[in-house]
Amino acid sequence: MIARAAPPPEDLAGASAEVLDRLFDVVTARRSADPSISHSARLLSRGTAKVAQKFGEEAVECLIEAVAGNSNKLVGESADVLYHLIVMWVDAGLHPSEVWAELMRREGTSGIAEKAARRTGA
Ligand SMILES: N=c1c2ncn([C@@H]3O[C@H](COP(=O)(O)OP(=O)(O)OP(=O)(O)O)[C@@H](O)[C@H]3O)c2ncn1[C@@H]1O[C@H](COP(=O)(O)O)[C@@H](O)[C@H]1O
Repeated sequence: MIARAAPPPEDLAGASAEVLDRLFDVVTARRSADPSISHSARLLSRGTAKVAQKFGEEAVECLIEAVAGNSNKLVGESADVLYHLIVMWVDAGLHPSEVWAELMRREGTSGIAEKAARRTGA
């Protein structure tokens, strides 16, 4: 298990979805930007397979830091994963609110109970 590097500052409480929503809006706007000045525009111009590949690479870098127990590096790698996930959502035409709604739908349902219900078809 990785020990937390530091507790979140209190003034950031509740800011998590907002920062992701803002990042989504910026990346969406970058679809029409010049790929020579915007990394998002460059990545999106390279197509779905490249966008997905980059997300996969960042996810692997993230899990390497998790397994190594490098909690400070895990912070940066996690931010890379979230940025590249958002680029993948923009490429797929998916809006973050769809994901927030799915997470809210799952709130309060244990993964153990959900899996058991799938097995029995309940
Ligand atoms: N959060 C990020 C962010 N995280 C990571 N990265 C970039 O992602 C890139 C990953 O580097 P890699 O070498 O792995 O990727 P690559 O250059 O595509 O390499 P290849 O696989 O093609 O060889 C780096 O250039 C990082 O700077 C990001 N680029 C942008 N953002 C956000 O997106 C906003 C818009 O950025 P632009 O689209 O660049 O204007 C920024 O204001 C930020 O808020």
